[in-house]
Amino acid sequence: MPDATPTPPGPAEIPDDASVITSDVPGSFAWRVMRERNPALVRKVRDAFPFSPERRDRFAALLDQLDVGVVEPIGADAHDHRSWQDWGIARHIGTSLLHAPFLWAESYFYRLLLDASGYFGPGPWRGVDPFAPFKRAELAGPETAAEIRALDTLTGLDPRERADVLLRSSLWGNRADLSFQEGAHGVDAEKSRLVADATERFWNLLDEGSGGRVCLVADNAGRELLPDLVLLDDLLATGRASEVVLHVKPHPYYVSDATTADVLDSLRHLCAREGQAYDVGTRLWRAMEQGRLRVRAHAFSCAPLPYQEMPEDLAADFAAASLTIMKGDLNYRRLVGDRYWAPTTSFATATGYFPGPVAALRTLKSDVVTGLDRATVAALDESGPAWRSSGTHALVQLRG
Ligand SMILES: O=P(O)(O)OC[C@@]1(O)O[C@H](CO)[C@@H](O)[C@@H]1O
Repeated sequence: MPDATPTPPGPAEIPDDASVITSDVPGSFAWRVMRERNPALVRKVRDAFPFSPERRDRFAALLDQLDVGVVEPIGADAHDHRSWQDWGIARHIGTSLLHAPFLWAESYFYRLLLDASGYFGPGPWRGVDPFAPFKRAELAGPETAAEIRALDTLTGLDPRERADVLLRSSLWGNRADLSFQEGAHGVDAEKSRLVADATERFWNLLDEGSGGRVCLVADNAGRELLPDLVLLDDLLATGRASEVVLHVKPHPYYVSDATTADVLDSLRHLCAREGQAYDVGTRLWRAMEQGRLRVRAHAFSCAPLPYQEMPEDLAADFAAASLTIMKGDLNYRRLVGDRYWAPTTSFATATGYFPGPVAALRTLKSDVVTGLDRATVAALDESGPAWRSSGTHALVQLRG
């Protein structure tokens, strides 16, 4: 049999006209997610629970739908029927999922997966996080334990050094295989993998705006959320923020995205340890009781749209912050727009609509990137297309 595996597009084939990314180019990153990663995820979730025959039929139907790849309506009696109307489902019904914007199609997929698992239904599976087994395994894993122990090694660092380590831990936590353990030395060691680095301006902005509100729009639970929480604790403890707002997802999403339940699991996890982890956990627990750490789970956090289309109440929340920190790849795609930007497109221009200072802390896991200089792009392209989506590179960007 001939090898039917399509070749991913190389840099020269990636369009440069900032067109919206769709999943209909065989071999592209988006195509592989929709055609390979998502069906595999359906099977993984199906096999992670003793679902009943009826539920298993729902997963089989979902696999068929993904194979045919057509957008179907969301029932008029569904709790989120209205939301999906507002989020433009009418435009896509009856058309191929692969032709819809990748961002839109992926969100729609997660909504279908949750529905198949019974998460939204009236039955016994209602509210059962279908990704919980994977999240729990990560939180209880040896890497997480090592990360947490490594917190105790930071006590000797001077405050700015410590702050840099915490920022990097939160950044690389997005890749979930590097974190506090990098220590002060790791900060230099990974500089070469940073394709843009606004760390200096990040701290300057927070130092100038001392005492304000900082929003952190979380990405993954577990090994990303833990360093995010430690960073928020440090912002409160150093007075760089008087109040922090942690935006999480209102329901399970993109497998490991953090929900309120995950925040509570992480806090309990920290409070059950010793040393620095216990101190951080108990301080944050108190901060939540005092309203200095607030958790928000806005419906738009699971919307299939870029932040440019966010509702007014969410925009008002970000507008009131001295800084909003966007974590991770998906938030980056939503922040700048899920388009084939020329990588040299200005980050400030792409985020010009955002209602306040905004920073992106993200490892590169998709085709979207802005704000790079020409020399950096040339050097990266030399190495092949993988730098855009393999998670080996990261960025810290800021529009102040
Ligand atoms: O937001 P995260 O966790 O950093 O990344 C989410 C992600 O894995 O999901 C998408 C593919 O499904 C990609 O955009 C991205 O790589």
